[in-house]
Amino acid sequence: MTETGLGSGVPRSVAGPGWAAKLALQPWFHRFCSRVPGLRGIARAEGEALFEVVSGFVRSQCLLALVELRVLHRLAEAPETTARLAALSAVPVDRMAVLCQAGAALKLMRRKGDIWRLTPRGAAFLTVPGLEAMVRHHPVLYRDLADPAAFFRGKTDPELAGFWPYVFGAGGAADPDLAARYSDLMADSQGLVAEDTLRLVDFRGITHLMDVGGGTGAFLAAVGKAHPQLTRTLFDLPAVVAGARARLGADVTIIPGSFRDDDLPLGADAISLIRVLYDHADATVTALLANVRQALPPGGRLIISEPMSGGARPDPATDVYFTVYTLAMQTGRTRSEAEIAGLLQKAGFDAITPAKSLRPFVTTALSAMTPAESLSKLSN
Ligand SMILES: C[S@@+](CC[C@H](N)C(=O)[O-])C[C@H]1O[C@@H](n2cnc3c(N)ncnc32)[C@H](O)[C@@H]1O
Repeated sequence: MTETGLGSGVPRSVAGPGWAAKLALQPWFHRFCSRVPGLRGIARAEGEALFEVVSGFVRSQCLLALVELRVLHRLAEAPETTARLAALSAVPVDRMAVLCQAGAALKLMRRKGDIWRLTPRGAAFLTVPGLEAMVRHHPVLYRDLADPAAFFRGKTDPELAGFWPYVFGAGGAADPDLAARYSDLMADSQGLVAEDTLRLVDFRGITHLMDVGGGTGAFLAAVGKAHPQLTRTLFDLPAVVAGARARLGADVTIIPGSFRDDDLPLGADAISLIRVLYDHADATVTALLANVRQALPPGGRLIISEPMSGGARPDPATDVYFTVYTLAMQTGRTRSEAEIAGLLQKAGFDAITPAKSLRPFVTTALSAMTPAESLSKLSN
């Protein structure tokens, strides 16, 4: 229930915070919790979780410094002292000591005596494809978030949109260098997405898959390994598919085009949209889904895989990182399963399977079908 707040003209909530939040707004309550066994543990864990939120940006920037100064890379080759790491990175020793200590607190490296070594987490960071590229790319996003209130008011001009020029229309993405820059970033991180998508989606019954917005073909290459019998087609913008042939064998058909401006080619009995919808506004997605529906035969399959919002159960990875990232792209939106299912229903898809995820921060997959009966009736 709301009423109009005096002066501001903005509706104000009448109910106020819930009882637990009301209690937590009282300083005496925190003093009380810190004295009562049982409550003390909960209070401490809550405090730690809260401080993680407070310090997230600094943690992330320490990681970026460790990457840019190649500290983790050097430790992957050999254990080092602070003094050597400092000399190799042209950083004063006392400052390198602070950075290494932060790296140890983040469990990326550890110290024994005077010597620093890489931990399994630090090694995983260097090994997981796409993670380092993602971190190196963060300065663009962080510049866009430098004034977060203005950003959320929509009063900034985010630089990130320029990194993904197709958000301004297919014509915006004609520059092959720009296309190669974003395609490399996507291809690097495609390994995990493909791995999870292939585990989550049932490919039985599919004979010909067309990957729309498939970049330089990293997903189709993974599909080819898992399901060598499938016929595969790649559809993406001309400036992007130019880089695909090197990755894909001659058995994959590559079709340049724009799903905004062209009808999608016919012939596939399944279409995949991997990390495509979240780049675009609802109107573009609605038109794309209509285009996909037209291109598929009755009973054809649509596979959607991308990071999705937790919806009614907000997810710390997708509802902070990806929703803000796609917002900075200007046209993007990280949708929940329910929102995507709603758009699919409106576009006339059936058999929408509940979304499944192994790692929501990697991807969540959803599939749907074109109605077998009604379309065959229409075509009779
Ligand atoms: C975020 S990338 C995802 C690439 C790939 N599916 C992946 O997951 O690695 C989005 C892709 O959609 C493509 N795309 C954007 N607008 C398009 C359009 N109008 N027609 C065809 N492809 C488009 C981009 O070129 C890009 O390759």
